[in-house]
Amino acid sequence: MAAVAESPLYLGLDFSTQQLKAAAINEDLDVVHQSCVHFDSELSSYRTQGGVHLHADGLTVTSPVLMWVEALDLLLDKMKNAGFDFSRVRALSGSGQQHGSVFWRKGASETLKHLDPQQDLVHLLQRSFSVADSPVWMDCSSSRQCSALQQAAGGAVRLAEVTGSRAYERFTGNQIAKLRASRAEDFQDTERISLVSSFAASLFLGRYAAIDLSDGSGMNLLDIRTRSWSEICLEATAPHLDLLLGRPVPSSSVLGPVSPYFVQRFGFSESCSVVAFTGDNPASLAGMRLQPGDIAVSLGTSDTVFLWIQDPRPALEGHIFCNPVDWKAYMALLCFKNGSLTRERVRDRSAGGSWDEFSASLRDTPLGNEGNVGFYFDTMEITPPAVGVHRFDADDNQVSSFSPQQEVRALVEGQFLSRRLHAERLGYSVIPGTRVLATGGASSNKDILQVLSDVFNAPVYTLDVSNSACLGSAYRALHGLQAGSGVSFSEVVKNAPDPQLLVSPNPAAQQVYQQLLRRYAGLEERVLRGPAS
Ligand SMILES: Nc1ncnc2c1ncn2[C@@H]1O[C@H](COP(=O)(O)OP(=O)(O)O)[C@@H](O)[C@H]1O
Ligand SMILES: O=C(CO)[C@@H](O)[C@H](O)COP(=O)(O)O
Repeated sequence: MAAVAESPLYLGLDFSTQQLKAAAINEDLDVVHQSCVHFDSELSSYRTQGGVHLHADGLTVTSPVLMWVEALDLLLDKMKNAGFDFSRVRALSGSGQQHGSVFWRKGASETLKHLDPQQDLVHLLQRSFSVADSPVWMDCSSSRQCSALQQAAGGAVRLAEVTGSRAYERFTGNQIAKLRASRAEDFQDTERISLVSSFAASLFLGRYAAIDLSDGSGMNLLDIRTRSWSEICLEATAPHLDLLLGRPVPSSSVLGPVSPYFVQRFGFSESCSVVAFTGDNPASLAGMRLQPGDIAVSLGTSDTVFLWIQDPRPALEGHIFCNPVDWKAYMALLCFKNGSLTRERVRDRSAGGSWDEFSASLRDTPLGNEGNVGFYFDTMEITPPAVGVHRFDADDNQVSSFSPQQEVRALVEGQFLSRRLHAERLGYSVIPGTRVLATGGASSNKDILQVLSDVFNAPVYTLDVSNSACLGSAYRALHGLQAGSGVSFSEVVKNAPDPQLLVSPNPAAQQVYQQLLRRYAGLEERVLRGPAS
């Protein structure tokens, strides 16, 4: 019995847009604990909506960095009160929403080293950030800096070849360049810049944590082939930026033991290792144990589509990141900003604020929505760069409204047609044997997944744990301890539960959506061209 009580645990955390989540696994890879802190409702004094502040210019989007710190205080207290035994955690890792940046004030490294275990982190770190409001992935205010970076790098195509992506407003390098130009004093007062992921790892380490190569690929600063910072991109962004960023490390690196603060305050073991944190999408790839040929669809605040790839072919649309679990491989990713928050808006307007009613509308309307197609870009979309709500009837006439039920189906079908269209443009094709692996908050809704399955004409699989980023972080913590001796990630997680088949495509789906996909592509071009003058 004693051996069972003391068996080791591996802890994974996820600092995502709307919440901080944790999951712990045992050596058999069973999930033994889950906790979460929802920013808007549980830390309401920060007055965020969906975890963020949208600024008056309609472009700038930030989150209070101290809210993330306080969320960690709260999460660990919740776990302690629930009887979670921190002393059993042999390794921990985590993930963060991608691209967001944290600016540590000069002197913060000393503060991190000497944290008083009698006090909350949020009190101890009050003065440790030179920028209180961290830019996050929803920000699109750095267009000027994007143009300048592309020019310095020899054009958008060249920048994509080097960094895996053309310049994107939300990518961290462009946010850093904007901050340097707009808040020179705060920038001068900064001694280190972290991603959300490496910021969170720094809290656990009690010193600055390195950025991992996978999340580091979302900055427009990393050469994804040499796996080091690109000199040209660094120089175009800020002087001596390498010193502010530190050297990037492979994602499976053990960064060191957990800091004495966590040992004394929560009872972590002194030998508990902190494995490099990564982005939430890379961590999801690990959690779903994605295999070549699979397609992952994450339905969180953002919707993302990602694939495991061997051979990187960066394009002007989409991103290539270093793979978080196999250093020789890569992952391709598409990000769609109008995901769950847009589904929530349509649920509130057209389904009485109820997911049950939203689901009933999907069940009660026919595949193909009688030809009614919609584009719902509440905020400037990333893929494709378009804004506004655009509805078309079966004859391609633009119309101002649909019935509430048609509206719900038009939204969900339109979202998944877009995910498929852009994935295919990236070179992905649905072939017999293709599995769609779904994750994120909306993957708990079977009726939404039925539409996903129909539009992709492929079976949809899910994990028991809808937060695959947390689970992937726990798996990565376990793998980190063995990666140094050459053990592969797939070997370490080979006995983890397989994703389960949840829905299969309707036999009529292929015919309906093959045709609709072509029509949707044409209508999307029309939306991008704007109204005819
Ligand atoms: N039953 C449901 N049907 C559809 N969407 C849901 C359902 N339950 C939760 N969601 C969506 O999940 C979203 C949160 O997903 P999550 O993956 O936790 O986000 P993030 O990781 O970005 O914080 C919410 O914004 C909500 O719209
Ligand atoms: O910008 C991206 C990916 O490029 C987003 O996917 C963020 O990583 C936010 O993730 P969620 O909180 O929506 O899961």
